[in-house]
Amino acid sequence: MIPAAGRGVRLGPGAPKALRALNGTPMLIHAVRAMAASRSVSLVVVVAPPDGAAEVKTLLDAHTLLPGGATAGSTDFLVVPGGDTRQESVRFGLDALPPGFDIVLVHDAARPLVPVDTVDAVIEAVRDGAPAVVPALPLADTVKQVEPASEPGGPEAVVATPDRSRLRAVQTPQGFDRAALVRAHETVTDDVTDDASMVEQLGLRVVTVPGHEEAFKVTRPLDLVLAEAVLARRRLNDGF
Ligand SMILES: Nc1ccn([C@@H]2O[C@H](COP(=O)(O)OP(=O)(O)OP(=O)(O)O)[C@@H](O)[C@H]2O)c(=O)n1
Ligand SMILES: C[C@](O)(CO)[C@H](O)COP(=O)(O)O
Repeated sequence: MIPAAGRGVRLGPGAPKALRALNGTPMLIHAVRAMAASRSVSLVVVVAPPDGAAEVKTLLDAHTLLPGGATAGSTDFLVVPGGDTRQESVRFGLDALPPGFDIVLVHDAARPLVPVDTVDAVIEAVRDGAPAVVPALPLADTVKQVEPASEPGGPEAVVATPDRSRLRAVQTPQGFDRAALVRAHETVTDDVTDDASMVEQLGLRVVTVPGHEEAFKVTRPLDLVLAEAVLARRRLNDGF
C-alpha cells in the first residue's frame, strides 16, 4: 500500500507532494515502480489525495509501471481516496484491501527511490515470522532531547543526549502480518507517524532490517535536488 494523500507542506507550495515531478515523472509513479519491481508484490493499493483519485488513476494508466517496460503483468493496481492524516489514509487503504493478501507493506509515496533489495528484505523478514518489520539506519548525527522553548523562537534547554548507538532512523516500506496491522489500526487511537509504532503498542515484536540511504523521504526542497541527483546517477550507471 502506498499512502500518497499528503499535501507536502514542508516541501512548499504546489501540487500534492506525491504528484510533483522528479526528473519529469511524478514521485508517486517512481514509488509504484519501486514496489512493483519486487516479484513478491502482486497488488499495489495507492491511497490518493482525497479529491485526486481520478487524477491518480489517469496517471497510473499513462505510465509504464512495471520493470522491463511491461504495462500489465503479475501486479494489479487499486486506487482509493485518502484521509486527513497518514494514519487515516492507511486505514482507508486497509479497508479497501481484498481478501487473500496476508502480508501488507506500507510504503510512503514520498520515498520514491527505495531499492528493490530493501523491499524484498522486508517481505522476507515478515515471511520468516515477524509481525512487523522496519528498514532502519543508524543515525549520522548526535541527538539531543530538549525541553520546549518558553517562547516561540526562544532557546530550547538540552536535557539529555541519548545513546546514539541504540537509536535508528526508520524508513518504509514497513512490512506487516496483515492481521496484526488491521488489529493495530482498530485498537490504537494515538496519532502516530508510522504503522510499526501502532503494532509496538499492541506489544507485538517489531524487528529491523537494514535500510538504504536511497530510501530517504522527500520532505524538504533540498530532498528534491538529492532525489534528482540519485536518478541521474542511476541513469548513468544502469542505462535507465
Ligand atoms: N493525510 C495524509 C498525510 C500523509 N500521507 C502520506 O504519508 C507519507 C509520509 O508523509 P509525509 O512525507 O510526511 O508527507 P506529507 O504529510 O505530505 O508532508 P508534510 O507533513 O510536509 O505535509 C507520504 O507519502 C504522504 O503522501 C497520506 O497518505 N495521507
Ligand atoms: C513512516 C515514516 O516515513 C517512517 O520514517 C515517517 O514516520 C513518516 O513521518 P512523517 O511525519 O509523515 O514525515
